[in-house]
Parts: sequence; structure tokens; C-alpha cells
Amino acid sequence: MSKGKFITFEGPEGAGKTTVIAEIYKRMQKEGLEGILTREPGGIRISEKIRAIILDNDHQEMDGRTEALLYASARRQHLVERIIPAIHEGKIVLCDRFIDSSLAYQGYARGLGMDDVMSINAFAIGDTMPDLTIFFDISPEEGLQRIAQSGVREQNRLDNEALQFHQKVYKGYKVLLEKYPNRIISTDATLPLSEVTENVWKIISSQLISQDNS
Ligand SMILES: Nc1ncnc2c1ncn2[C@@H]1O[C@H](COP(=O)(O)OP(=O)(O)OP(=O)(O)O)[C@@H](O)[C@H]1O
Ligand SMILES: Cc1cn([C@H]2C[C@H](O)[C@@H](COP(=O)(O)O)O2)c(=O)[nH]c1=O
Repeated sequence: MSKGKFITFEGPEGAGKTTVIAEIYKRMQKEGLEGILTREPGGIRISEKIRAIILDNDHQEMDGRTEALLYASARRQHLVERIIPAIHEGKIVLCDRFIDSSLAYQGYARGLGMDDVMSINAFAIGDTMPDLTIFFDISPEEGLQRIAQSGVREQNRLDNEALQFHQKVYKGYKVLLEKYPNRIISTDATLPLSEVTENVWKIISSQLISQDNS
């Protein structure tokens, strides 16, 4: 596997992204591959503050466009401060959510339109797009049930959206899979954790090697 790659992980709530990325990061370290593990919204001081504003259950009145712009602002700062420098240093960046979350959640599920959401994000990210995106495929019902059962974290403003909203998010991701078949690869997230991790590792290894040889 080569260095200097940008890999993002996407999916509905409770799909297992955070858990699997941590396993992949450990495996990368064992293999001697230099990388960073980060997340959106967040990853750095300012963007974590924006995250807290967006996800606060007390902010029910937040307008959809305000929400989309806040995600894009958090993304901009995260990119310039952490992601782009790491890519330039030749590291593998593993990022829990990125632009596709904005397209699926704000563009599709909130009804702002994927094209408009892409336009505001183009201002934020320029031409920095992921080399590879892995979509964790699980129904919103099953994902939300995992979160409710785990009790590991408090449910935030987005988790607490109606099931219908989460079903739209899932459909939005399916639209993105059709739109970006070369970049976004789907994996079955309903399998046991060890199998999901193994499958994700195989995707990352094979995709990055094939990109290097092309
Ligand atoms: N393959 C799996 N099978 C069963 N449970 C799993 C699996 N993967 C993760 N979990 C559990 O599901 C819960 C949610 O996992 P995790 O936080 O990794 O999801 P996530 O995709 O990061 O969610 P979100 O984006 O909503 O934060 C955790 O309790 C985790 O232990
Ligand atoms: C980047 C991004 C995220 N979201 C949503 C998706 C989740 O509901 C939360 C983030 O919480 P997580 O536990 O870290 O997954 O924010 C979004 O709507 N738009 C985005 O661009």
C-alpha cells in the first residue's frame, strides 16, 4: 500500500464506522503505515466547537442552510489545519465522515438539494476529494437500534431526527453510490465486527494498490 491517501468512511447512524476505523488504524500501525485517524464534524479544536453547536439537542430551531454551512465551515478548518498537511506529509488519512455526509444528510434528507450542497462545499474544500470512500451498508433501523442499545453515547440532535429522516439519508447514500461508483465502495455492515473489519481492510489494500498501478 502506498502513502499519502485520503480515505473516508460513511453510513447511517450506528453503522460501526468509528469502531472499525479504530481497528483499521491499529492494523495500519502494525504494518508500519503512517496515518492519522480523524472525524467530521470535528477533528481539531475549532471544528469540535462547531460540532458541539450543530449537534446540541437544545438547538432545535437551527435552519437547514445554517446547518449545511456550519458543517462546511467545520470541514474547511479541519482540511487546512489537519487533513491537507497530513496528505502532504505522505500519511494515510482515515476520516469518519466527510462531504458525502453533507450530500446525504443536508442535500438529500433535509431537501436542500445535492447540487447546492456540493456548491457550498466546493468553496470549502476546493479540489480535495477522498481517494476512496467506504460506505457501511446497514438499515437505519438496525443502526439506530445499536446506538440505543449501546448506551455508550448520548443521542444528539441528528440522532434524534425522525426515522423518516434517517430513511431518506440512507436513500441519499444509495444515490451517491450510483453517482460515484469508482470512488465509493459499499460493505455489508450487518456482519460481525471482525468480518466487517477484514472486508474493509481488503477494500483499502486492494483499492490503494490498484490506484497506484493505474
Ligand atoms: N459489526 C457490528 N456488529 C454489532 N455491533 C456493532 C458492530 N459494529 C459496531 N457495533 C456497535 O454498534 C454501536 C455503534 O457503533 P459505532 O459507534 O462504531 O458506529 P458509527 O457508525 O460510528 O455511528 P455514528 O456515526 O452514529 O456515530 C457500538 O455500540 C458498537 O460497539
Ligand atoms: C460530517 C457530517 C455529519 N452529519 C451528521 C451525521 C451524524 O448524525 C452527525 C455526526 O455524528 P457522528 O456520531 O460523528 O457520526 O452529523 C451531517 O449531517 N452532515 C455532515 O456533513
